[in-house]
Amino acid sequence: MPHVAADITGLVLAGGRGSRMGGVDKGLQTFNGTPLARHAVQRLGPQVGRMVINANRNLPTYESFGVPVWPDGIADYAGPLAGFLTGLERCQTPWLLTVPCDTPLFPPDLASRLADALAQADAEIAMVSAPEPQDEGGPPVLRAQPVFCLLPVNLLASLREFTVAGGRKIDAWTARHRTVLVPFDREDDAPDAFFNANTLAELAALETHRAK
Ligand SMILES: Nc1nc2c(ncn2[C@@H]2O[C@H](COP(=O)(O)OP(=O)(O)OP(=O)(O)O)[C@@H](O)[C@H]2O)c(=O)[nH]1
Ligand SMILES: [Mg+2]
Repeated sequence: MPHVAADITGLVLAGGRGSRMGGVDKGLQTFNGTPLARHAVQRLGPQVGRMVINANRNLPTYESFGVPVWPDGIADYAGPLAGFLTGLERCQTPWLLTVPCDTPLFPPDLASRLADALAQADAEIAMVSAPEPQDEGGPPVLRAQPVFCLLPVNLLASLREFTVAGGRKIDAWTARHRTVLVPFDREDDAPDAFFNANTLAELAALETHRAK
């Protein structure tokens, strides 16, 4: 398990196509006036030893946020697992913590809670589980959020093998390892901490929701 924040590299996943936003670069869309990826860097930065952004377009713009930018090693937008792979290949700390660029309100104690749960469960991977509103209404239900993962670099060979064979689903890969799901549903947890924006309308709604 990570012993100190310095053992962890925080990686912002911003390498997607943003198709549901009309193909724009999601990480550069603004939330309360700040580009989403910069938001994530600011939120995760204090929790970890170093930060990087994983992006595939507009690299100079991402570089202007003051952290290294690593594009996917696999071509053609292979999905978030391509970002995990790049992170594990290039990071110089024993641990990697991934967050997506489109969930600007994730908790300020994300890293420490994942690390604590990992140690307690003696697991290899810690993954967030967060309340999600149900489409049909009713009370929110806990769901795994696979893009929020704390993982050790010694899983690189395993992930490489999985992706070379064509594997693309995060949870299909993490199922090969001892994975602890870490619930973020305490009374003092913000219920919207893991709300994400897939469309520009959802992003605007998230801003106004929080402004209330
Ligand atoms: N590195 C990398 N990250 C990706 C890739 N595809 C998605 N992601 C990231 O994974 C996270 C969740 O993905 P989505 O919410 O589906 O984002 P997206 O793929 O850009 O958007 P859609 O095209 O609308 O699905 C986001 O942070 C994306 O940036 C990819 O091919 N490479
Ligand atoms: Mg996608």
